[in-house]
Amino acid sequence: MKVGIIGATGYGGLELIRLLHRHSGISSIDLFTSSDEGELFSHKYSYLMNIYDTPLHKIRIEHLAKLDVIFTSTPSGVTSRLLPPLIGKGPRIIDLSGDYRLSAEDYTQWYGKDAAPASSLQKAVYGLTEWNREAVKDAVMVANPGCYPTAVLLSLLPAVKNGLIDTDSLIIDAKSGVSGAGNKPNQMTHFSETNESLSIYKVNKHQHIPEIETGLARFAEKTRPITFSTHLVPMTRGILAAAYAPLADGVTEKQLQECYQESYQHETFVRVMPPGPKFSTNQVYGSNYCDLQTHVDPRTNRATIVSVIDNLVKGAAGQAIQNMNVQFGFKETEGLDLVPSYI
Ligand SMILES: NC(=O)C1=CN([C@@H]2O[C@H](COP(=O)(O)OP(=O)(O)OC[C@H]3O[C@@H](n4cnc5c(N)ncnc54)[C@H](OP(=O)(O)O)[C@@H]3O)[C@@H](O)[C@H]2O)C=CC1
Ligand SMILES: CC(=O)N[C@@H](CCC(=O)OP(=O)(O)O)C(=O)O
Repeated sequence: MKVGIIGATGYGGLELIRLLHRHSGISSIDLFTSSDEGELFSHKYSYLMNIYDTPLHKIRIEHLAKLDVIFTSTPSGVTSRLLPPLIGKGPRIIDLSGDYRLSAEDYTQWYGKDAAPASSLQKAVYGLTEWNREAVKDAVMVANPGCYPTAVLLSLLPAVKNGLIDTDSLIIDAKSGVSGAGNKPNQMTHFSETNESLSIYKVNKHQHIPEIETGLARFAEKTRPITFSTHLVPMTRGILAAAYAPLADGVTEKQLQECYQESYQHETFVRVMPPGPKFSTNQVYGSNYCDLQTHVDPRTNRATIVSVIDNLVKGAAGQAIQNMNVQFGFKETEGLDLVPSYI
């Protein structure tokens, strides 16, 4: 298959290249740029010397239309303008940005930008693979989930769908490595601002709040607002999301654990772990795994449900390739059978 990556020079793009390189079904990868047309990729990134010595292409619709799959890993607001003429016209599109994940109203409210045209928005399928596989298969346009929503939805959906926790006052506390903010440094992500420091940011204003709420409503019919807070941690990759909620009346810890085991028993990339002393982002580093753990405090009857992912893999490029594998009938693990880089 002929693949193209728009935004290849960014973090999500680089991770797509790393993973697609090992994929047996790919014959070519064309790399597109909005700023460095003609530059050899290995000049820009010398770590790719002798691997990708190809020039970066200008983004042209006629070129894109000849490809089988297009990954877009660009800032919000780009794909809603660029993609509409291509959707349903040949290439399958997998968009890593937030442009096609929300209703037009939510997008405008939370991203503060114009939403994608309605006719293109209605063709998008939400690509949370484990929960929406059938729809992804036929999708011409996949809205790849955000990094935090991937971690949170995979961790909460079994409990919420099965009514095992009381969701009236659901609190989710999430922490991310700095690569989640992309490769353009700013004051928040500058080394001297993040090193030896931990920050909370976008309190009650994070753009992933509506995506999580929509995801819970889409797959589990939960419609109450959530409290979701995000923190920046001085590490490069990784997300840890901890959700807190009381168990529903009469539900036991054993039932909660069994529900998780059953929900994901056939899923390669979601690993339900027994409660243990340590649970950390490095156990999934560089891999497409989402690891989950459930705990119940017998003193409060409150559940703590925790997930970890690598934001650039399961939270972005890995899940995008998993979706491509589903669309094209590859083994879902193709290109993604990575052992985490624990140390
Ligand atoms: N980082 C993460 O962990 C995750 C990111 N995402 C989302 O994925 C998208 C990409 O993220 P990330 O890779 O981190 O971001 P980066 O900022 O690292 O990269 C974005 C790339 O987009 C390209 N770009 C910028 N402006 C335009 C434009 N107007 N038209 C076309 N291309 C443009 C740039 O390349 P060039 O200048 O060469 O065109 C740039 O390298 C974002 O929407 C992000 O929110 C989603 C999940 C996780
Ligand atoms: C650490 C960090 O800053 N993370 C970013 C993730 C942004 C992202 O992936 O944005 P979309 O999903 O909306 O495209 C943030 O919290 O805004």
